[in-house]
Amino acid sequence: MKIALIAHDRKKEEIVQLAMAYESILREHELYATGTTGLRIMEATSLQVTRFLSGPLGGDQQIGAMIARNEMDLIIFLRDPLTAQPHEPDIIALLRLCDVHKIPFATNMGTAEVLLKALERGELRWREVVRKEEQA
Ligand SMILES: O=C(CO)COP(=O)(O)O
Repeated sequence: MKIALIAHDRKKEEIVQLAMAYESILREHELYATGTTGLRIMEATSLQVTRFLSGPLGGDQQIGAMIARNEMDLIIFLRDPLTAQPHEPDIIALLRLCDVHKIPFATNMGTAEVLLKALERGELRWREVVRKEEQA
């Protein structure tokens, strides 16, 4: 499964804590992240993460391009709901594409944990089926 990890600045510490707590589960998957988030996760864990550009420079759109091609299976995006972001349109576009392609999307720690536990139990395998069918 391909998983994207993204966090706004005031949520970076939380995503690092999440990656550390669920490192053994995440290790089994292909991980992607926006630039700074990916760096912080790799510094704190031994996870390998493919990093895109930083969010404000287009990283959300790069992940969005994978979603549009139906190449991404799960997104954890710890958004900061209290700070205006210069690239708000990119963030909305990412959310919209996830809804278009029915991609599981967590925007806070509570949902992120539910999704990671479902992933561990193999309950998200339907994504692999959908992806293979669409690529056939
Ligand atoms: O801004 C972001 C997502 O919208 C995150 O980007 P960084 O991981 O590069 O900080």
